[in-house]
Amino acid sequence: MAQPRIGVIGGSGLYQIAAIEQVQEHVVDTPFGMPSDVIVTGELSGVPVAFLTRHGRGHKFLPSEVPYRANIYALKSLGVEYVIAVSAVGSLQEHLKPLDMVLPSQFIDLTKQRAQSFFGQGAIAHVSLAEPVCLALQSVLAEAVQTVKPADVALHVGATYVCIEGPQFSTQAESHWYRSMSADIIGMTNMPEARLAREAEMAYATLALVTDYDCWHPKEAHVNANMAIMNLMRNAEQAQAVVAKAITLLAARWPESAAHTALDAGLITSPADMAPEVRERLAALIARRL
Ligand SMILES: CSC[C@H]1O[C@H](OP(=O)(O)O)[C@H](O)[C@@H]1O
Ligand SMILES: Nc1ncnc2[nH]cnc12
Repeated sequence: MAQPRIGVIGGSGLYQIAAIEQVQEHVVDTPFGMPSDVIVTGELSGVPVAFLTRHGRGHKFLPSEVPYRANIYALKSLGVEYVIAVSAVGSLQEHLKPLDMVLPSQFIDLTKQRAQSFFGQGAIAHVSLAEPVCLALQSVLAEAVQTVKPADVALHVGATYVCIEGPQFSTQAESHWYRSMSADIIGMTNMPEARLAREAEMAYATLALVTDYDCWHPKEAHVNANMAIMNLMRNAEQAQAVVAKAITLLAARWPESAAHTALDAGLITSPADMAPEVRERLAALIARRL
């Protein structure tokens, strides 16, 4: 089978994609440790694809414990160029209702204790995150959602996702504060995932499934994990259908993405000046220039 150019990271409630055929499981070790689980490769509508569950099968990693660097590095080393990230999110705005689908374009990163970069220790890069989401990939996702969604599910394109450390949900004061900073949805995982995907020159876009109103809403119940998972389960099948459609659309176009050359303007240390062990550590990321 050809290398998978498309990778899907499944979040809470999405631990597999049932329609993947010719499944193979890969245990991928990386210089940044083991990913959350095996990487499943196979074909979806005839297109090679890789799937990884972000929290592991059986949901075993807290958002702070997810090995984000290993996950992104492992997908990169299998040949992935486009990452579709599926995530459960809370809504910080009245019009974003539970069970709606949202395609965020921006992130506010309030995480505190996660490795943020592949670089450092002898290899320096500063990539641009001004547009952290690949808008070409996002527009494919939007088309896929429009094609498969039922009429009562709304699609919202272009929200701001605030990423908190968790694992606890927010206080009401925090929830109101996030609203005041113009955040639209809230989650615990898309950062540093999106940063690392950019450093790895992979196009990244999130399909966010609204599960709750966090705790700011005067009339709605405060979020708890069961509520979020139950609501996610209610549209997990739709999420899989969106992903399947998006994969078909992507494979018909392979859109250009600025993410694919992010290190051209970002990598400062020339590979020739890196120590051999540093070059080896970053091999999958800098292969294009070796
Ligand atoms: C179980 S609700 C909270 C949990 O769900 C989201 O994870 P993911 O983005 O992987 O779907 C949220 O960020 C929290 O980690
Ligand atoms: N309200 C919320 N806060 C943080 N992460 C979430 N994931 C789903 N709902 C959430």
